[in-house]
Amino acid sequence: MNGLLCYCRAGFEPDLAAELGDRAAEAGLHGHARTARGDGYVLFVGDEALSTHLPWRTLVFARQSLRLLAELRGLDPRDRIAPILAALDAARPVTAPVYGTVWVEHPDSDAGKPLSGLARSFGNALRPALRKRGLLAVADDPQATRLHVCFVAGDHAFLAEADPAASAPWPLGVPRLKLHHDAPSRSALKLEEAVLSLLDGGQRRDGLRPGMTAADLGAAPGGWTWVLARHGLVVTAIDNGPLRQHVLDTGRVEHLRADGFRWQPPRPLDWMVCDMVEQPARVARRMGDWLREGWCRQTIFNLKLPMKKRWLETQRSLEAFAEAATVPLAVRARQLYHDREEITVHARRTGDD
Ligand SMILES: C[S@@+](CC[C@H](N)C(=O)[O-])C[C@H]1O[C@@H](n2cnc3c(N)ncnc32)[C@H](O)[C@@H]1O
Repeated sequence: MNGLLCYCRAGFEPDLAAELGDRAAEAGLHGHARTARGDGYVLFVGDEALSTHLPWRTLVFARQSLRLLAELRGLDPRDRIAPILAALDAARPVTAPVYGTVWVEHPDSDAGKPLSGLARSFGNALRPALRKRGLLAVADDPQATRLHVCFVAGDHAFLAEADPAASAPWPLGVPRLKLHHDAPSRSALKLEEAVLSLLDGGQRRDGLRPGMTAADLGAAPGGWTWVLARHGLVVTAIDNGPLRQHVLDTGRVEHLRADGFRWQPPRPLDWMVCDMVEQPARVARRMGDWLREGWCRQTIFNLKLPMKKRWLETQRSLEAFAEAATVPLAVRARQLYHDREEITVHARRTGDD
């Protein structure tokens, strides 16, 4: 069975299916989505090359993207291991290297969450069986291909695999972040996740250094400003609403009551972040203005999406952003775990490198 198994936020399956369909067609590949609203995953069945041409990093609505190997239905609860070993034997060339790790998962959905206990205990039983069969490394090897078993019901599972370097490094595609007790709002988690999942290690190290400067458009009550200040950045926070006092007390934050669509910095900044609730295309165009004018080198911003046709709106907004920016950019957009009806975009001017 060829294709992709992708996880997503429950309710966003049609958006992910539309995205995969368009991306496959652009790459000249055949594929069709099998999904139902609320499942928390999309199966995209088609050409073998799909996983190479549609890697996780380039997808907006996929929390994870895996190369599909097999679908197992009617699993006997007394022995789910034998059919999995048989399916792996059938799906893999004899010369295939052993897996480095195995993750037993379930979709992040109403039907999937009750399967977490099964996933945990089954993983403990499966590991020794895979090792005995010579399919799994004796000690975990996080660089080698990872095997995924995804239960969608007690008797129904998918087998898939992923290159750790080209897939989400978190089980279920969900980074586990805890809200800090000092954080002024839950939104702080969105920016923390964006930094973790949209920037690579080098960009985090070199791109967010103490003493750098930033603007936060639509900053109140101060969650994103607080995250930037904790990284040591000096932040101008723009909002007509109030910021929490302890954010101002960091000594790194200036609060200006101004319109985030009109304000511009007196001198170029390293960063601009924006969480204003507005029409996505309007936000996207303004973000493009900032990059074109060189008012910031990098930006992380949210695009609030309407209820319907969210993939179409995503495409339109990202096009409007690129058109307004005109300068060469590296752009990554994703629906983060902490995003609800929205996506988060990181963009960096590449001409300055
Ligand atoms: C979702 S909240 C931001 C939450 C914030 N990122 C945090 O982490 O606490 C959106 C904010 O955008 C502000 N906002 C909306 N339109 C604005 C505008 N034109 N100029 C400045 N702020 C605006 C609102 O006042 C509101 O405080």
